[in-house]
Amino acid sequence: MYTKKTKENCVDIQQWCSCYLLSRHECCGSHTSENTRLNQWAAILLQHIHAFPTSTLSTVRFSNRLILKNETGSGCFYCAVPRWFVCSHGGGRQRKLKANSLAGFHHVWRWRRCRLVVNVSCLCDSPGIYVKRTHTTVILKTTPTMDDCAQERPLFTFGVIADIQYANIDDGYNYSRSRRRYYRSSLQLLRNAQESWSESAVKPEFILQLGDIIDGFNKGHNASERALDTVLREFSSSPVEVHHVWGNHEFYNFSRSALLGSKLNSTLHTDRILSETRPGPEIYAYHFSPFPGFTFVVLDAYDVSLLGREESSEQYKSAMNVIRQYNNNEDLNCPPACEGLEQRFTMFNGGFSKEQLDWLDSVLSSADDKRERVTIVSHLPVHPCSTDPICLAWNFDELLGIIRSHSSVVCFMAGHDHDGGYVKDKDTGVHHLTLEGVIETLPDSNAFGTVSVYEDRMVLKGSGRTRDRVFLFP
Ligand SMILES: Nc1ccn([C@@H]2O[C@H](COP(=O)(O)OP(=O)(O)OC[C@H](O)CO)[C@@H](O)[C@H]2O)c(=O)n1
Repeated sequence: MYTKKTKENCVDIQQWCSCYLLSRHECCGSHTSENTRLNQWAAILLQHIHAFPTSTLSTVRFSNRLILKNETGSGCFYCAVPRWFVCSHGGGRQRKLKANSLAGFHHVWRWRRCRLVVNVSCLCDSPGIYVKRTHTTVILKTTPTMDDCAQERPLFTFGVIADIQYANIDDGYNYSRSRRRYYRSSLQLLRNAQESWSESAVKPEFILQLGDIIDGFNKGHNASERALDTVLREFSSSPVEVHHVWGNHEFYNFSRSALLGSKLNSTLHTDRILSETRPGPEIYAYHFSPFPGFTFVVLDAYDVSLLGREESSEQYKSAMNVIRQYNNNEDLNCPPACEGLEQRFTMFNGGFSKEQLDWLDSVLSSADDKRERVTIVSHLPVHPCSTDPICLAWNFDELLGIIRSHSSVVCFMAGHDHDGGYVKDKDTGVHHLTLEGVIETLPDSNAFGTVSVYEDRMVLKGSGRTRDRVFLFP
C-alpha cells in the first residue's frame, strides 16, 4: 500500500510546518539563528514524513514531542523526548517504503550528540499503518562512526548535465579540430544519465541542464524544432522537473523571443517558480527553492550579447560597444588574442546586464539574511581558474565581485568549456564547477553528475569523465 507523495500531502504538511514555525517564532522572539534551526528541523522532518506513506497520515504534531496520526485519528508513532527529530532510517540506504516495510528496521532519531534508536514493528498494513515503538535506547555519541555515515540520508539530491548539443548528423570536430564531437551519441549519453537518476536510491528533486541542449548545426538542416523535441522527449521519460539554462547554441537555433515562449523557458513549466523571482520579462533569470534553506539561481549569461538580439535593438548596439572595445576582428567569433583573459571577448560568449546583476545582488542579500545556501548556475563560467579563459563570461569579474560580497553562495555551476574545470575560490571558499560537455564525450563513456545535498556539504557523484567531488560549505 505504498502511496507516492502527492502535492496535496506536501502542501498540507508544509502549511503545518509553517504554522509550527510561526508559533515557535512568536514564543522565542525573532532570533535569526533560532529561526534557521527551526527551518532545518522542519526541513528534515518534512523529508522524513515524505518517506512515510503519507496518505495514511492525517495529522502531524510536533510540540516537544512528535506524533504521527493515522486516518482514524489515533496516534501511531509517538516520541515524548523533547526536540528529537527523525533523521534517517537505520539499515543503510533509503528504500521505497511499503506500508509494512517500516517493520523491523531501526529508525535513528538525532539531537545534538545523542541518538535515540527506535525499533519499530508493524501491526497492520492496510488501510492505515500502525507503527509502534517497541524498544528504545539512548546512545551518547562522541565521534561519528562508519555506521552513521552509511545511514546519513541527503536532504535532497539533483542531477546535472551540460552541452548535450544533439544533432542527427555524423560526428565532427570542434573549431580547432582538436576534439571530436559525437552529435548523435549525445542522445544515448543523456539516456544513460536519465536511467542512472531514475534508478538512484534517492530520486533527484530536479535536473539542471546547463545549456547548449542542441547544436547550432540543426539550424542549417532546418531541424531545430525536431532536434529539440527529440531531446526533450528523452528528458520527459522521467517525471523529474528540469531547469534549462540557455547557452550560445540555443541562440543559433532560436530567437530570444521564441525561447521565452518555448519549453526551454523553465519558468513556464515548473510549479515552484514565481514571477516575482525574476529580474524582468526579457531576461531569463530566476530563482527557486527546492528545499527549505536552499536556493538555486539560474542566470542568463547572454543577456548582454550579439546572440538572440535584433541587430536594430538597443541591446545589440550596447553589446557591440562592449565587444568592440577589445575585439577588432572582422569575424567576431575569432578571439582578439591567443592567450589571456581578453580571449573571452568573442561572439559566442556574452555577459550580464546591470539589471540582472542588481537583481542577483538583492536575491543574495535576502538569502544572506535568511542564512540560506545558494547555488548559482549559468552557461558561462565566471572564475578564470575553473575554465579555459576563452569560455569566460565577458563581465565575469563583476559577477565574482557580487558573489564575494555575500555570505550565502556555496557553489557556481556552468558548462560551455567541454573539458570541464573546477576551483575553490581562495577568498570565499565558493566552489566553481564547470561540467564536462556531453558532446565531446566518447560514446562508451558518460558526462553527468548526481549531487547529494547535506547540511554542511554537497557531494557530486560523477559518471564517466565527470569525477566525484565534495563541496564543503564555506
Ligand atoms: N576559436 C573559435 C571558436 C569557435 N568559433 C565559431 O564559433 C561558433 C561556436 O563555436 P562552438 O565551438 O560550436 O561553440 P561551443 O559552445 O560548442 O564551444 C565553446 C568554445 O568553442 C569551446 O572552446 C561556431 O560557429 C564556431 O565555428 C570560431 O570562429 N573560432
